[in-house]
Amino acid sequence: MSLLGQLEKNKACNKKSLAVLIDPDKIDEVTHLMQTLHLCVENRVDYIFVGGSLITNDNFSKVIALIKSNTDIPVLIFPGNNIQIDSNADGILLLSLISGRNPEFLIGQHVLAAPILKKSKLEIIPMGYMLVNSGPATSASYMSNTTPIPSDKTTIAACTAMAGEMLGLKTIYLDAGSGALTPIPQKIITKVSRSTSVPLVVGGGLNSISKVNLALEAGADVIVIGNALEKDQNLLIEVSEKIHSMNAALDVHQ
Ligand SMILES: CC(C)=CCC/C(C)=C/CC/C(C)=C/CC/C(C)=C/COP(=O)(O)OP(=O)(O)O
Ligand SMILES: O=P(O)(O)OC[C@@H](O)CO
Ligand SMILES: [Mg+2]
Repeated sequence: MSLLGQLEKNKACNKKSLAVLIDPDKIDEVTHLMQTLHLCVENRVDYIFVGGSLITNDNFSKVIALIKSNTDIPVLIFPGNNIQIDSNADGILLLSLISGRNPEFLIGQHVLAAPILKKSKLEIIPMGYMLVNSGPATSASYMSNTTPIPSDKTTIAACTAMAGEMLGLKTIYLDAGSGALTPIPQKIITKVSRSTSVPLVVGGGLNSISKVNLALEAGADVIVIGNALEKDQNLLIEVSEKIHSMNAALDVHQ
C-alpha cells in the first residue's frame, strides 16, 4: 500500500501515528543520529520526516542514506525549498503553503521541482501546509515570507484547510513552527479536523506529553516531534505509549 493510502486508512479507523522530524542542519555527529534512529525504532515511530527551512551543510542526502540503511521506517522529505529532494527517500510531503500568500511557496517552488520529482521514484504526498502563529516569528514563516494564521482565528484556519482539500490536496499539516513557544491551539485542530476529511498532521512546539495529549484529543491524526527529542528522550517513549494505547483500545472495540 502507498504511504498516502496508509495515512488515509489509519484516518478512516481513527488510528493515530507518530512522526519524528530530523533536521539535517542540526546533525553534527553520526553517532548521535544513530542513537536517535535507535530510539525511533524502539518506540515504533511510523514516519521519519527529513528537512529544514535552511540547510547550511551537505548533510541532507547523507542523513537520508543513513536512515534508509539503518531502519525500515518510511522516510518522508519535509522540504523547506526545492533543493531538498533526494530519491533515496520513500516519499515527499509536497507542501503548498496555503496559509500564506506568497506564490513562490504556493506553486513556484513546485514548478521547479516537478521535472525532478517526475523522474524520481518518490511517492508524492500533496499537502496543504498551514502555519499558525505561535508567538515570535518562526524560521518557516520568516523564510517563506508569509504571515501565519492568527492563533485565535479558527474559522480562517478551517476555511483555509477546506479550500486546500477542495483544490485536491490530500493531507493537511497544521504547524506552529519548529520550537514554537505555544503549539497549535486545540480549538484550531478541532475545527480543522471537523471541517475536512483528509489526514491531519500536527506539529510545532510539542515538547510535553500534556501538549501531545491535547493535540490528539482535538483530532490530530499524525503527531510530529522535532526539537523536543534532543532535550528529552523520554518524551518519545511517553508519546509512543500514548499513541499505541489509543490504537490498541480501538482494536479492542472493533
Ligand atoms: C516544491 C518543494 C520541493 C518544496 C516546497 C517547499 C515549501 C512550499 C515550503 C513551505 C515553507 C517552509 C520554509 C517550510 C519549512 C518546513 C520545515 C522543513 C520546517 C522544519 O523546521 P525548521 O524551520 O528548519 O526549524 P528550525 O528553525 O528549528 O531549524
Ligand atoms: O521541532 P518541533 O517544535 O517539534 O516542530 C516540528 C515541526 O512541526 C516543525 O515544522
Ligand atoms: Mg532548520
